[in-house]
Amino acid sequence: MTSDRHWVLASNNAGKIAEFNRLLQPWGIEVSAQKDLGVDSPEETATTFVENALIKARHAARISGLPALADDSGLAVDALGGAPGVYSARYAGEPADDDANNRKLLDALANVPDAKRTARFHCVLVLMRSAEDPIPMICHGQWPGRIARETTGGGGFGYDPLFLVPEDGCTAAELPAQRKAQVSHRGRAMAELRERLGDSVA
Ligand SMILES: O=c1nc[nH]c2c1ncn2[C@H]1C[C@H](O)[C@@H](COP(=O)(O)OP(=O)(O)OP(=O)(O)O)O1
Ligand SMILES: [Mg+2]
Repeated sequence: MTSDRHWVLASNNAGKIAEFNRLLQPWGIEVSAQKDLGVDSPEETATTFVENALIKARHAARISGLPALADDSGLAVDALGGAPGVYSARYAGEPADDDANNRKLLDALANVPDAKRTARFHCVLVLMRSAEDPIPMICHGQWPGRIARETTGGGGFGYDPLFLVPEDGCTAAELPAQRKAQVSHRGRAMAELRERLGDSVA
């Protein structure tokens, strides 16, 4: 099915790219970040993770001529009715700024007690074999946790310093990269993709 051994990774987020390089390492597929192939970032105009991931994958596949893997992801906070959700990257405005986003989230939850600070990360992956692929492969992973009262840890990216992982008793920014790759929304979505690709990857 996906016999092509060179994919474009339809993301400009260095944190995501590092995680994908780790996750894809055993797959026997060469992956190039889109900017290394001269692919810019399209506007994310949709209101769902699925549609934004389709936009990113189709754009990268069209320009590069390679199969494209895109990730649209974000943090859904229960006390905020699922916000920032699809708008996670732009929560505090554009251009995207992780520190400003984290500060805005802490402010928004200032009066929310610990028991109500539940949240989850979502990751939707789209794999398109070509820009005209009529059946893109769509996978979804979730990662439940809670929002801390202050940032802790220097690893990861985005909202990781505020995302408490219940099983580990620390924030996602304190987890070893290997552990985050196993348990995160992205790791889970990638496990689904791997399963569905079956024998077509190494
Ligand atoms: O594991 C994660 N750990 C912490 N934060 C995360 C994670 N996964 C997504 N996030 C946050 C970052 C960003 O605020 C938004 C994704 O937005 P999203 O548009 O999908 O990515 P992006 O604009 O950073 O890069 P790109 O679109 O080029 O892939 O959710
Ligand atoms: Mg984006």
